[in-house]
Amino acid sequence: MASAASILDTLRRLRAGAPQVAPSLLACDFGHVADEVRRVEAAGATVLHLDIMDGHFVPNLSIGVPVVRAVRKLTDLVLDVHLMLDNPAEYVQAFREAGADSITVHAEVLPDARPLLDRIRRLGAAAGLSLNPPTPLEALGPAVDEADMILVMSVMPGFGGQSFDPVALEKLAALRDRPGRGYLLEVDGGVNDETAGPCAAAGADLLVAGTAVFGGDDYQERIATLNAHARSARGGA
Ligand SMILES: O=C(CO)[C@@H](O)[C@H](O)COP(=O)(O)O
Ligand SMILES: [Fe+2]
Repeated sequence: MASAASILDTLRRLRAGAPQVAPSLLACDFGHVADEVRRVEAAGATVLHLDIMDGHFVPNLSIGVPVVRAVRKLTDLVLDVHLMLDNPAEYVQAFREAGADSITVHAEVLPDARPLLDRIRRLGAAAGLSLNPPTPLEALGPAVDEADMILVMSVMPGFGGQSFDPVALEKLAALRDRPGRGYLLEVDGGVNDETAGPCAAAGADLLVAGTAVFGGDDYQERIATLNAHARSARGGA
């Protein structure tokens, strides 16, 4: 399992480098998970996003600790675990022990996220804080300065394949422009060939994409195309 120092170093390199896509496993063929993980790794991904849903915080269920543990055994990709749970504090240790490199929790269920972010970091993972489209940035509170990553949702969480909500772009730009910010910026939901560029231009370093990657036949082409949109919108090649 990667150490806290190496995970934070990876995040620093991601932030310093060009924006890039993190495939979301939610959209994969779960009949062939191992193949799907190997295919996106071979296709050039460095981060794999894993969506954990509890049927309470979001109206859907997905995968849990055993699947994260199984994926960890298959790959050295950075495992970016997005907890859509009412009670994330009860599960962060189990997900870290299963091999999560970063663990993101939602501001909507945490009036003060600082203690949980601190605990995630002491467990050796990077600590992320997320907010849903209707949730204002103010809901992050002082925890915004304690997070290693801020995950801006661009759909209501619970399902893949939804349309991108442009409210995320305003939030990304405001978070990007906060003086002295220490976090990596991530966007999640409805990222595709049209929206990847605007997200990167607004400051997203990591662009979660489920349908736009796993919905294609050629994952290498999908990841390269999304990365190219993001990089050219940021002014790169
Ligand atoms: O957290 C979530 C959904 O709740 C996401 O990570 C989705 O998995 C993104 O899927 P697409 O919108 O890219 O299909
Ligand atoms: Fe997600």
